[in-house]
Amino acid sequence: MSFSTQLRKESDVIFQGIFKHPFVDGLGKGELPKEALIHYVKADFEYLNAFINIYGLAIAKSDTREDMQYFQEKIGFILNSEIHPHNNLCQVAGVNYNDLKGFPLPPTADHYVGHMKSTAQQGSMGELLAALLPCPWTYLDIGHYLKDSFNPGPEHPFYEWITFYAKQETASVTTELRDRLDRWAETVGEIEKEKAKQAFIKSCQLEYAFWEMAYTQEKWPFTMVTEEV
Ligand SMILES: Cc1ncc(CN)c(N)n1
Repeated sequence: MSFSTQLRKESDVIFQGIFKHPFVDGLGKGELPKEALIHYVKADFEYLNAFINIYGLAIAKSDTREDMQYFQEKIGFILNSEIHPHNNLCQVAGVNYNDLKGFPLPPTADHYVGHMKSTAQQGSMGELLAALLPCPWTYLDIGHYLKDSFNPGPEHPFYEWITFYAKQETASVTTELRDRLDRWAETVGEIEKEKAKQAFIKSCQLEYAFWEMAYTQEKWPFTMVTEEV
């Protein structure tokens, strides 16, 4: 069994929890509070900006042109393609996408970004790949799960979101990251693999927590207002 297959198997309980989370279930049923959608998009826009920064750190860590090109292309996927699912949620919420950009990350999203950034800075390439992998992989599986469970047609409010993540493009991002991680795993020992496994599991946990953050509209304990000078 490949290393990534083993990771997916061991974290299946988290994947199943994500499929059943009320936000994800609401995407399938086509029913979600407008406020939760807005909270999600505000946080996710900044999360994806941070993800681009982390791909930049991955390029800095890369030894080969092939790796550099791979990470560069994945930045393009976020910049040019992942705006479509956000636009879908904004349309349903009846808000302008531009009005949801530039907000501070809520605590859970901040924690998730911090985990990926510190792994990128201090960990091995394998740990970094493992920390990044749950991002495309959980969404790919959510896309398939919602497509199979709810069979949405074009009239479904979240049709664009669901079909985007169930598409080949998301599958390729996942498969390519998995292949890289599996090739790395063949060259290292058990201690290195264990560290990568822990990085992967923490990101899976934080994927679940991100949905919870959006659904409960998690905020920092105090709202700080900057005074005009
Ligand atoms: C938090 C999160 N995780 C994953 C994805 C899908 N790339 C996303 N947009 N946001």
